[in-house]
Amino acid sequence: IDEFYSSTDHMTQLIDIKSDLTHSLQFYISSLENQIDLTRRALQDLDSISDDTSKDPEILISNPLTAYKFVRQLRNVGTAIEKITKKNISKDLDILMSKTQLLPNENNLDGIALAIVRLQELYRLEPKDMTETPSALNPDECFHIAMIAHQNQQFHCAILWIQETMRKLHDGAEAVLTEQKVLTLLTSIQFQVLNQPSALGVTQPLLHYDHLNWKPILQSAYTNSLIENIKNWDGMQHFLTAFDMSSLHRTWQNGYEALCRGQGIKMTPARQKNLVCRYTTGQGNPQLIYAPAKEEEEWDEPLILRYHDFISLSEIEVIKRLSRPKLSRAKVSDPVTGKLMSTTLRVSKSAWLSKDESPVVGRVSQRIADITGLDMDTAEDLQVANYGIGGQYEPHYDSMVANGVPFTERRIATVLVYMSDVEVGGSTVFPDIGAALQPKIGSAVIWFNLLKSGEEDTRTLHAACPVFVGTKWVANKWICCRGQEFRRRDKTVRRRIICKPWFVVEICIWYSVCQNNEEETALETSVSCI
Ligand SMILES: O=C(O)CCC(=O)C(=O)O
Ligand SMILES: [Fe+2]
Repeated sequence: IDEFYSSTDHMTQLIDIKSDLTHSLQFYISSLENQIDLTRRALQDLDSISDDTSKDPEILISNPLTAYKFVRQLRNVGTAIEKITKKNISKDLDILMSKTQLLPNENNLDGIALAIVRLQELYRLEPKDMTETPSALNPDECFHIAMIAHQNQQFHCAILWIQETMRKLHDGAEAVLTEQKVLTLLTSIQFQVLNQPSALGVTQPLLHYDHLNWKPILQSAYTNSLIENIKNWDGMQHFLTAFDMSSLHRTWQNGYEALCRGQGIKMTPARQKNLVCRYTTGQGNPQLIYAPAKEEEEWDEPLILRYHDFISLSEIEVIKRLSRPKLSRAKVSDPVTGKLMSTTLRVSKSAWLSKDESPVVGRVSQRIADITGLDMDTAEDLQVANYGIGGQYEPHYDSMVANGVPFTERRIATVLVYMSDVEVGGSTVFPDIGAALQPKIGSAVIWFNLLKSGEEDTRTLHAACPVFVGTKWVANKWICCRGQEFRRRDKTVRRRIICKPWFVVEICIWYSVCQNNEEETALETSVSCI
């Protein structure tokens, strides 16, 4: 695994890696100690020989017994040294090296720092809300987060973390970090964000540091405007306190972010009253007659339904177990090239499970077919996702990439199965309609992505909010348009769509969605269920 942070499941493996590494290090230390002991003993043996013989070599050689003893002792020392050199501790070192390879790299640390920034933006948190005990961060750690925030153009957060760094330094916390580094970063933020002369006073202290390459910057047109009264560390602190943070908040995502915080839900009490719960047998589906599904209308326009106890805890465990070895960083389609790529838009790891992999996966697919009446033959495999630290999926459509290009295989409906509760955060939100769905273990939600015209229903724009506390597992089943047009009794009877109870209206969208189908006209005339 080279990326731990994008899946909490993979993060937990670090605990095993840590204890494994502890053992390897301890083993290597005792090997080294053993080597040192042996080496020391060889030296002592050697010393004890030379003491007896150094005075008069002639005596030693002339007496065959002492000569024998001398040679024998030297020989013994030789054997001991041979033993030391033969004992290959480089093998232990190799083992240690291979264990070290498993440790997280710099990217992981940066990934987590970015997750912290994201959570902070979204849930409007101050660094001090996050860094008090037990997880107190030191000035160097605070500064690293500031740098990552800056690299990701999150200037507001960067400034907050610089403030936090300075607060800690001011309180006397030890740090490797230098004042000059903080100033350099802050200067860069100044130039990028404010772009106004009055903000440049903060660069003044940098004049003391000759070797920095700040000169070209300072020599720019801004130089003349440096404010005299901010010349030092204290001045900078004053500047930061007076800084208008609100100007730096990102606004383009407000709808999404607010919903993630539980604000801006657009359901009215009058509409809410009309939302019902019911037991459904999928209009007499034999599979559901004895165990009807618990169906709840979560949203009316567009219709979003939730099925409670859709999947059992033991089924969830099987699905998680099957996916674990396959989890890899989830990707999204590049709007320009259409190629799949990994991006911070989607921070999770996912795995695909086919029906044949386990009866459980097949059962889940069949259950979806029973409840929805839709054809699963053309549906995609089950996509299992485990979110990482601050794991999220920014607003998107399931059947189209960001620039409005539809997927080749249109996804008529999405079934999203929640395989965990999430303590804080992690809801699925629909910014356009102001809906927020809470993950509830074992439940599944379903909505249609396409309109009658076959176009994306833009109201289904949705996002997975960053997980703040807890872990989030979901499974997606995307049902394709292709195949649904053939839902009819049999080939001889005039084409009929079998209407299932709750999507009486929605089901009729198929004839137009599947426009390339030769039977389109026939289907259109047979839509009697509207
Ligand atoms: O995890 C969620 O809440 C939504 C996931 C999602 O929208 C997706 O994977 O396409
Ligand atoms: Fe989605």
